[in-house]
Amino acid sequence: MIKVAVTGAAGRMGSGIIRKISEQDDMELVAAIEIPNSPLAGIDAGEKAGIGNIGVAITGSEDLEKTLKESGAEVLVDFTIAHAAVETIKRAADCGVDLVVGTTGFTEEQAQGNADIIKEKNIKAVISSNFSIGVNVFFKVLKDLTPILNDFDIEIIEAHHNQKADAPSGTAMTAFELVANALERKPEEVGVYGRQGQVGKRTKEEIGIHAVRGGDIVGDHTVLYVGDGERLEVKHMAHTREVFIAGVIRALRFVGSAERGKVNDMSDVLGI
Ligand SMILES: NC(=O)C1=CN([C@@H]2O[C@H](COP(=O)(O)OP(=O)(O)OC[C@H]3O[C@@H](n4cnc5c(N)ncnc54)[C@H](O)[C@@H]3O)[C@@H](O)[C@H]2O)C=CC1
Ligand SMILES: O=C(O)C1=N[C@H](C(=O)O)C[C@H](O)C1
Repeated sequence: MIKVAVTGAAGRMGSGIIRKISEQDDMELVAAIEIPNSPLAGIDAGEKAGIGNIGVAITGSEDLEKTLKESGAEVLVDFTIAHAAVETIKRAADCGVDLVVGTTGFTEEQAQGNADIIKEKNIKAVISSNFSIGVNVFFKVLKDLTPILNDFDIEIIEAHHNQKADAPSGTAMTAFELVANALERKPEEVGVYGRQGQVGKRTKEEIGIHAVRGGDIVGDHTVLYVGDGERLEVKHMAHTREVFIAGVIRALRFVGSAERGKVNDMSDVLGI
């Protein structure tokens, strides 16, 4: 049995992950954690997730270390918000608990800090901006395609629901970094975010990144390769959060055999 703790237990992703874990024979939810001093503390995590009582009460993250120790959690799944996840990753790594992290919106410094702590504490970790199989194939397609279309103008457009806290999406940022690296361009020099005003003509090197927010869009990502007289669009659309949740379950099965001290991603989980 894989003993799993979930932070962000009452969130869109956290509650879906709790529901899915309850359907698996080889894993068990042992802790459900929410914001510090959460008003949800004491409420059963299954009741909150809509599956009835599962005997795991939500706790506030002020008691994270105690909760992880007393529950015997082996892996912590975090889908929260970047500034909170940075602290959770440090604290869980200090307790020797492995990690599956889907939170997005980390700055470069935060992402490096996460990698450093995983290395220092020599724990097993999977961190990915997108746990869907389709998006990870989309990433692979971008890696292969971009060097061939190296003189086309490249623009990235993402669209998400109106509750999303970070922009551009983590997936759009991963796509941008992949494309920039495939073209041997420095991401910090070529990213142009949402043009506005007298910005002048587009340079050949720049890569545009645009975020749309509205309603209940689960997550769309498009990369446009625009030449003279033609254009190619590579697009992924998630219709349901279940695609991310299914990837998290695969990552939970993988993480026990993952290489220690390194940030594994979904390409490691999927072997692609
Ligand atoms: N990698 C992937 O495949 C996916 C990543 N995400 C990312 O996951 C994150 C969460 O997304 P949603 O579930 O839609 O957000 P949400 O807002 O529905 O849920 C976040 C939950 O985290 C809780 N939280 C905040 N700080 C906390 C802390 N210190 N300790 C414990 N809980 C804390 C909040 O109270 C909330 O219940 C976002 O960064 C989003 O971009 C979302 C979907 C897929
Ligand atoms: O916040 C979301 O909802 C999503 N976040 C991830 C991201 O920022 O890329 C993944 C997915 O697109 C849904």
